Amino acid sequence: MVLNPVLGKLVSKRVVLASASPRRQEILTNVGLRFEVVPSWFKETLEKSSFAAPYEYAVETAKQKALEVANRMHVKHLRTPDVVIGADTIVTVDEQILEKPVDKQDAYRMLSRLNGKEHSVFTGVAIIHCSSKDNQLETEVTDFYEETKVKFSDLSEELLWEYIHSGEPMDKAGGYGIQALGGMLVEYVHGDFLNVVGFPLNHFCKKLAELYYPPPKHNVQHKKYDSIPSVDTFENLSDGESESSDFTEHKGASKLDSSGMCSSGAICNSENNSSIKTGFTVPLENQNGVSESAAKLPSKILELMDGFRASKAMFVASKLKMFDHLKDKGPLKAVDIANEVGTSVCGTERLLDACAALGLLEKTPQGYSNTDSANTYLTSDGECSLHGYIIHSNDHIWPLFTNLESAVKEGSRQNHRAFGKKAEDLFKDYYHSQEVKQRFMAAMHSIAQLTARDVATAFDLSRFKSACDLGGCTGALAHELGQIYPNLKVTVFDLPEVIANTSYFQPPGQNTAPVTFISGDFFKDDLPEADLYILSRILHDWPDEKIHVLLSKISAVCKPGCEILLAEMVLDDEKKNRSTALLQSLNMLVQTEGKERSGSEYRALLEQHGFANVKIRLTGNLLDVILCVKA
Ligand SMILES: Cc1cn([C@@H]2O[C@H](COP(=O)(O)OP(=O)(O)OP(=O)(O)O)[C@@H](O)[C@H]2O)c(=O)[nH]c1=O
Repeated sequence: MVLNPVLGKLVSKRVVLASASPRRQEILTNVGLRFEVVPSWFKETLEKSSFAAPYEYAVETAKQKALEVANRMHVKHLRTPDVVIGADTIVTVDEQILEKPVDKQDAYRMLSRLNGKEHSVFTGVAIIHCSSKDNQLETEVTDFYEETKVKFSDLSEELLWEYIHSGEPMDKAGGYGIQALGGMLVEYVHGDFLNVVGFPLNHFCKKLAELYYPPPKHNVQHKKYDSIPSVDTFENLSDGESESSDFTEHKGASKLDSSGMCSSGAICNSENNSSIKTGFTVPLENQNGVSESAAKLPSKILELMDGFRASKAMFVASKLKMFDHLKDKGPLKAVDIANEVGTSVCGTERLLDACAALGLLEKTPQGYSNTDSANTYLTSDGECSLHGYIIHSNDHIWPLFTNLESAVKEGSRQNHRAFGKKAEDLFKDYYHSQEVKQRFMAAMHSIAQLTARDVATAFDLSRFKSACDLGGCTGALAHELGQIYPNLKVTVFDLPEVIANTSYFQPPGQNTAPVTFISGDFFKDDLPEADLYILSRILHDWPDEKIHVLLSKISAVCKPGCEILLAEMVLDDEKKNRSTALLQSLNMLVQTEGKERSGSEYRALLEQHGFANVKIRLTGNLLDVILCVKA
């Protein structure tokens, strides 16, 4: 039985103990760990005086023992282990390091020094995670040490020699074995007993827990409906710090030599708790932990320069359903995900690494797993899934945006360039094929679900008895309104091609408020009667002329006292502050004849058709809300 679940994390791995010590083998076997024993050939001859503290010597020796085994297995035996564990135990007294005695005289010399005094036993441990890339061994080193204080009684010469003649001291640091006859020499032990015996099991398990279950750096803020990450920053989706963890991992780098390299060629960190990745350079940090040179970089511009790469990386990982696979089966290695989705291992690894660095995934020695944000927003069945909109962005908006230059020059939509056919009516384009239609509806559904609560609650709508959501698509907002206002009868009015496909998007369960779907074209057909007309993300699709047609139709059926609710991204009047909305306006340019508008512009449009008392609420979500009443 394995009491500590972290040891279970090693079950499926090729674990190697790089030690000949029978005590270490026994300690680890006793707790159910399965491993191969490959004793290290590393000679314990590091120059002790070159280490500032004795434990640094033990840690470095442990690391070199383990690295020697990892390299030998990789090169000579062509068997790259997953994890190699190395350890080194030393005894220190009066600032002297005692290792294993070379002969009986040496044992006597050591035991005499320890006699009647307190000394320290340090065990340094290195856990090396190995992988093979392009036939090169890659290693990630985690190391630590444990100290235990031991006090010997006052021992007679006779007893010391009797103990030495027992043969027990010869293969043990400090010349004694606390677990056997040597236990009789000991007055007290302060600290981990097993650390003295040769392996600090407790600290080892804690270290594994840190490695395999790293604490979340930030709690995900689950507001009732969290805002979609704005294009201003890529940090919003991250569960962690915006910087990669490399900075944190290299804290304490001041203890490195000037090259930042240890004798193995790996980057070393003498802090006992560090996880060290080979092959990274160590940035010089200022007091805020920010590299001095990085602080001077035009980070905003660099972020924008790379922004499309980051978007595309997320789109492709979404399209290939990597987040879905990781939600179900993570953590997974790149090779496993590549097999699942039928992609190359090298390409998949790079994509996953990029997603991890962007904060979408977590990368541990076990492989990649989703962050909470990825589970919530990027999986196709996530609580607030944006998968539909991401696929729409990848397949539809991306090709249109590659023609932004032409759109700006010509001032018109670019569907013909992006998709090789003459632009017809916007929605005829979307609905010409079942596949494109489904994709578009899924995209609209994503955004509607994300925004519905904030739209529905921006104003108190409880006075209304009936509402008609014109262009209400899958009914996501209608359902939310029905939930919040049980006395409100909501009708969705949309094109027949849309209404025919809404069943897939209906919420499961009997408890959802009934929504009526009516097909029709709001430019041509009669509109259903209602106290409240809703236009959510409709007006931005159209030029002013078309909006006048639609508003005059609504105005004609609207009795005095009935109201219109618009849900749109509302620009500030000077059109200079809201980058998400301004970029959305470019999005409208490349694919529609519409645009995003300011509050004043919407007010003017509405007032021309007899609507008054125009109130605007900025929700902080993707859509803002405007409410006005028929005078
Ligand atoms: C103080 C003390 C030490 N030891 C053993 O001392 C060796 C230390 O030497 P090492 O260099 O760390 O290990 P090794 O035996 O040479 O093996 P390795 O370096 O892993 O090849 C290890 O055995 C330990 O158990 C005991 O068994 N009981 C004790 O009370």
